[in-house]
Amino acid sequence: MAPTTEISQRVEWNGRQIPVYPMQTIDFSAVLSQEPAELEKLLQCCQKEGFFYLDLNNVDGRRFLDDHQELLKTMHRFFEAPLKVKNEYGLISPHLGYEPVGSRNGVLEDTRDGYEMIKVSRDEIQRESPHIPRNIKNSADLKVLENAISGSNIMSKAILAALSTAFGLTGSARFENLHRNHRPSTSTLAMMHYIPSNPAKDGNFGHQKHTDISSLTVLFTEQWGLQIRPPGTKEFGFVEPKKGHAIINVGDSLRFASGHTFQSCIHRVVPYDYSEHRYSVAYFLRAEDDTMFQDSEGRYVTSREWHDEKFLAFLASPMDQAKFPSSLLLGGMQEDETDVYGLPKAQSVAADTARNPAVEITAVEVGA
Ligand SMILES: O=C(O)CCC(=O)C(=O)O
Ligand SMILES: [Fe+2]
Repeated sequence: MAPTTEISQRVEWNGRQIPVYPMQTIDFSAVLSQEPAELEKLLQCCQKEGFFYLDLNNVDGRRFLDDHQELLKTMHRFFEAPLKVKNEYGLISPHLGYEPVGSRNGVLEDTRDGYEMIKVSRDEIQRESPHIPRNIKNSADLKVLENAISGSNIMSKAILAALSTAFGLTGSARFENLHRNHRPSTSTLAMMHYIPSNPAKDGNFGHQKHTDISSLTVLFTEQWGLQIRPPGTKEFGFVEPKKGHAIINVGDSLRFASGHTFQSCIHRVVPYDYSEHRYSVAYFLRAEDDTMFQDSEGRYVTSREWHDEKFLAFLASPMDQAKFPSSLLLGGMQEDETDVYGLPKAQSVAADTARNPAVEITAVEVGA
């Protein structure tokens, strides 16, 4: 298979020619029927790059594309509400609740992030009376959220099973056995709204460089902005959004579970078009809370500990974030060289505290 990180396309962004990294495409129907050639290709994607497109443009996948369109409508309604209503919901636990713009570091030095986010966890949506914001809580909304969560869970579990088979795992050693549906986990659906922002003048900008805490992430986005740094490359490049396809990436836990042989994809988000509002949805399939992993420092940590520790690092100020080992934010992935086309520092950072509120966890969910 030809290496997919060969750069054949570039786009102009922020005054430079930035690569668009090609990615392999995996067919969801072929994964469902466990076709050996597709399984081998999937394994190669996870071992070499850690990301791929999932083609849902078929009889098995189209329902998930429809679900996503319904979810977008619900998201718009939620995000359009006054900040007061959204903050009333607040951040209940790291994987459930609302984070306003500016809760985390931004892409540029001295900036905060440029997105607001609402998370609904898989465990929460199954409760008799789930804790959901009041402006998206009627029975139709709950159904839309449930469909999005269950659909992404089905897609990610099908991929996980295919990977176990391709990796030669049998019985209780299979990856699915660390991700049983009835066990508590931090698996969650994160819905994001990026505000328009300009690197030359705005203090809130993009989504900081990271790897995902998850085992697998199912991402839906119709707009440009996601950038990846594939292993061995010298610079971040864009991922082209493709109609009818989800973008899947490997996260830290599956990297750990694979004996550090799968690549946890380094990525970030920048405003491709400074004047555009951008919407994306990520489902993070995470391991059962008490799953034990060995991280890249050789420490034994549970899935829940890794999640909570990394979440705190995401929220930390740049100064405090620098104190965490880089293996935490990047899941032990190495950047071969610093980004030769690193982003410039924002010229002026607007100290807009209203758009940069501190994150508060309003209540702690036990056993979520
Ligand atoms: O918005 C995106 O495209 C990606 C978001 C992301 O990387 C994340 O939520 O972990
Ligand atoms: Fe991510």
